[in-house]
Amino acid sequence: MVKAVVLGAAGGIGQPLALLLKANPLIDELGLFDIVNTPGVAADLSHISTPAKVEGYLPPDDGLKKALTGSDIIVIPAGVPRKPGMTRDDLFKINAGIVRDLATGIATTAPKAFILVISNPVNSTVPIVAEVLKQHGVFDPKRLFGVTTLDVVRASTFVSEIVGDLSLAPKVVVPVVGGHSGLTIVPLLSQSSHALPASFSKDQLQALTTRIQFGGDEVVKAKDGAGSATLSMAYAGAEFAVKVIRAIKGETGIVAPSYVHLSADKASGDALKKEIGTEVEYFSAPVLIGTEGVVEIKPLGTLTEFEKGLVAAAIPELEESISKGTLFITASKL
Ligand SMILES: NC(=O)C1=CN([C@@H]2O[C@H](COP(=O)(O)OP(=O)(O)OC[C@H]3O[C@@H](n4cnc5c(N)ncnc54)[C@H](O)[C@@H]3O)[C@@H](O)[C@H]2O)C=CC1
Ligand SMILES: O=C([O-])CC(=O)C(=O)O
Repeated sequence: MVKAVVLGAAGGIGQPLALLLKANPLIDELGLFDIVNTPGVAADLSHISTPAKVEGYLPPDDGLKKALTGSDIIVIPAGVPRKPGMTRDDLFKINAGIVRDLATGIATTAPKAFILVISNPVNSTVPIVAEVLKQHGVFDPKRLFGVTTLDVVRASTFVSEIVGDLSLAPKVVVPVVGGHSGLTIVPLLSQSSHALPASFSKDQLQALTTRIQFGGDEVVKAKDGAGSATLSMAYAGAEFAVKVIRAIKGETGIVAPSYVHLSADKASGDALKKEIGTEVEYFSAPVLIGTEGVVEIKPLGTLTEFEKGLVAAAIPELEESISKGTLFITASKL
């Protein structure tokens, strides 16, 4: 039995994500929580002829607690999205409190569940969840994941466009490491499973790197005030969630990119810190996932000088965002 729960399920990401999860036969129960509209979304999805039993919950009558009870995997796309001119960090003011409150519900009702955080700024919201769980004495770094899959999905798509064959997109694998915001998004294009054309110049490499780093801005601009990526994010979020579910169910060898606490596996986390040359607490990298969560954080491997520069440039912003998220919880306790 697998119960999946979406917090923020009536939103731009939440609805198509719930659809993709409902369509997946690995899920037996799907709980949908939001501050609005979940009864309608749940009624609609419940007519789809797949096994998952769908239930919608709202805040009154302990809705969050009821949604979370018995959950194995919780995906969080709750919170406000960007408008043109905003950075992801500009969302902190509103989203930090939303994520804190949802994490408190998880800590008290479903402390063993796998938690997948989509709400931005991911570089800070994941530390917020971790600190709330720590305060309740239930933090297990193996079970907390920041969802960075969209960066990897974009990299696959953009590389296959350049290779000139979009039909390759599902097969192209490009590691994207670091965090999930601007310069903290570090594509390792030298490790792309499908090589870029030999004629690909340094300028083109810089342009492609920038496009992956700022892919979110492309969508924010095109949506012109109506929000940020929702459909591609739902696709990416479902892809990651389904990998986690397959791992929970005992499938071995599942590797997926994620932003994790580097204590999730001490040996490989320490090795990664050594590789990047800092004591940063969280970092996104391909992660081997098993029935109990993170098994191993994969090393970055051989980097080009250009990529080493990208990693070095990512660290200060990453550290600042991590400490902002951490302090949001620890300082309010004082
Ligand atoms: N990790 C990633 O790669 C990506 C993250 N995002 C982020 O995902 C978040 C959601 O984006 P959208 O779905 O486009 O926004 P949206 O505004 O369409 O939906 C957000 C939903 O959250 C709900 N919500 C607000 N407060 C809540 C609470 N306390 N409890 C439960 N639900 C609550 C709202 O009612 C709304 O239905 C944003 O922070 C956005 O920046 C977006 C794209 C990619
Ligand atoms: O750009 C945004 O604000 C939403 C997001 O995280 C993305 O699309 O990668």
